[in-house]
Amino acid sequence: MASGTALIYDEEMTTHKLLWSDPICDIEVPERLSSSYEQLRSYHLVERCVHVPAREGSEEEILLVHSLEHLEVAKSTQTMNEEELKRVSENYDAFFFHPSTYRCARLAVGATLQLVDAVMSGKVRNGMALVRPPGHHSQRNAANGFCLFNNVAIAAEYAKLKYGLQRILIVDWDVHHGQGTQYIFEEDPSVLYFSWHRYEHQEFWPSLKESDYDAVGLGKGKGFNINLPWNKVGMGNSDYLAAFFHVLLPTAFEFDPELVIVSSGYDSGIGDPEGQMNATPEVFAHLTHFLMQLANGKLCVILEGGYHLKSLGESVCMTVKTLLGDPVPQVSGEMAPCLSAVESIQNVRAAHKPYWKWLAYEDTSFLQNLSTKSHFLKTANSNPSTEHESKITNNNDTVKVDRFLELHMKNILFPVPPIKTATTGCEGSEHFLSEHVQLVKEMDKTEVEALVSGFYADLVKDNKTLLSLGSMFVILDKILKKEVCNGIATSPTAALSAAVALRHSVRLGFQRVLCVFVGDMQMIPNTEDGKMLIINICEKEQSGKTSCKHYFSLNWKEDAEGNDFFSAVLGFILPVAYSYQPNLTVIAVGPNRNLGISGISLLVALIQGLAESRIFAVIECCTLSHTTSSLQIINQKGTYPSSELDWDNT
Ligand SMILES: NCCCNCCCCCC(=O)CS
Ligand SMILES: [Zn+2]
Repeated sequence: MASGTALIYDEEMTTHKLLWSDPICDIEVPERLSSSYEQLRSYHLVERCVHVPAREGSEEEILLVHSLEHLEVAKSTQTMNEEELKRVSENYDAFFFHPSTYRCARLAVGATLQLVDAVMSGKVRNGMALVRPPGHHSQRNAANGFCLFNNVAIAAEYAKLKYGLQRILIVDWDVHHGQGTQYIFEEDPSVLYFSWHRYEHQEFWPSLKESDYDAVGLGKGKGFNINLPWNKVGMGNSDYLAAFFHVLLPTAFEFDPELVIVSSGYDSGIGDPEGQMNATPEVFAHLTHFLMQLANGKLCVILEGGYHLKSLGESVCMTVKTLLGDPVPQVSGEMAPCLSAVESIQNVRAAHKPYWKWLAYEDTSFLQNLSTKSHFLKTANSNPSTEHESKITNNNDTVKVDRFLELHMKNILFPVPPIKTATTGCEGSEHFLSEHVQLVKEMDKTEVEALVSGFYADLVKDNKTLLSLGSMFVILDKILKKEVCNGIATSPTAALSAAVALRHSVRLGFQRVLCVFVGDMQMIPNTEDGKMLIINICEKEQSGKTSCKHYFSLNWKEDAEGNDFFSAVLGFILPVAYSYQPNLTVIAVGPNRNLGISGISLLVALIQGLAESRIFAVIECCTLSHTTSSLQIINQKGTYPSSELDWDNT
């Protein structure tokens, strides 16, 4: 698996700028690029990336998507005076030319293609290109919405041509509908285009009927165009996560792309004058983390919009930090999606039901009870929202938003990552022993006996498990002390080890421990106090327990393509887990036949977005063999906040 993150930035792309007064275009300023880059430097993220230079996109590459006429018009503007530039610009909706626009637009195309080459050649695993002018509104024969050439569309056509790709996913999380990209690929089943966008029932720019959820693609492309319209402003982290869990991710896993390209606009973030949304910068870390689990991590993130400089910069940093493999910071705020968001999600799922297996048998009512379920979880352990969590009411008050972000981002740690996973050398771990894995010394027998007799005698009936408990205690201790981020241990009985681990974690001070138990859990601890939340993926219904709070059992039936696994993990486990906002996750894998390695690896990978990637995995020996590479998944990430975390109000 390739490693490293490319960063592509060329300050020449700051020369394109508005020469006359135009209240519509005056937000697309050069400082968008330079301040984002400065913010990356201030968080020491530039030096951790692989620098890849931009280049000019060739005319041939631009003609992969645009007409010769469009190219010629753009080229002709280089020598125009201001009055001529103004006149040409008026031919388009919300676009302005500058003498350097053509040059900058070719650099934006070239930077994007350089990133595709770096990822497809394996030089890096993923990367980000900071470009302007943006691209997703531009069309075959027209500039539009600040965009001249459609960087991302050209990249997709280029990747198909040069690398023979047959399945490319484009995720457009910009707050505007990338109608340009939609028009270019709407008949093309090899490019799955997903866009969410402020819509307000067609009131919001570009106010197109074809931006609604029922535009599913044309001809062979039906099902490969997904529009998720936001019909209200103020959408937040929970709405964005719900859109990923209940629409994009199950579809993306079924599509199984060979490459993922993001039209990464940050005008969907809090404080942006265009978006008027409430999602905070760390949500982009989660969205990026999820997309990194596709296409073997081959992910190209291309800047589109984003007009509040502070919000833009923080969100760019969150994206790059996650691309680099850092753990994902806790998401703030409440976790139930709002009614309007659930409505839009239901509509787009219903519109796409005929085209996707995972939606074929799904009953859409489940989403209703899920949002109530996550509501119940929220009330059960709602964290008192601190004063600066209060929603920003009018986003145009830049000072207020700056102040909010100052306070808010201070709590989001920017640690320099010592990547560490602890193990006591369970057999099979030699597969992935590397400098990232710390072999820890076993706890000595007398100490284990003292601990067990002191606190766990009711659980531990015989001595044969004592030794395995010892390794578990020592690893949990290191996770608690922040010496490692996550750890793995084997056990002769996962059920017993999980029960002891949960009680031990709560005793040591973890306030909210999420336990995902795969297999028959046998002994289920008391979860009444809300300090543990258990999701048991089991083959048969657990009698009697299903009604108690904070315990969910998920029935597992063998499924050939594993689709129901994706929709169960994505549609149920993640939403419930995110609602709970744990500060430690325990994954226990008991003897189970039908949840294979891909299932457990994906589960481990996706759940890393929680508890700042603090995961303790305990695997029952007989199932170890096929779960070793899920350890690799654990191993990929893992780092630690440098300063003490105070459990009570995390
Ligand atoms: N009453 C008319 C208002 C028109 N507003 C146009 C805004 C274009 C935004 C384009 C953009 O952000 C690209 S990401
Ligand atoms: Zn936008």
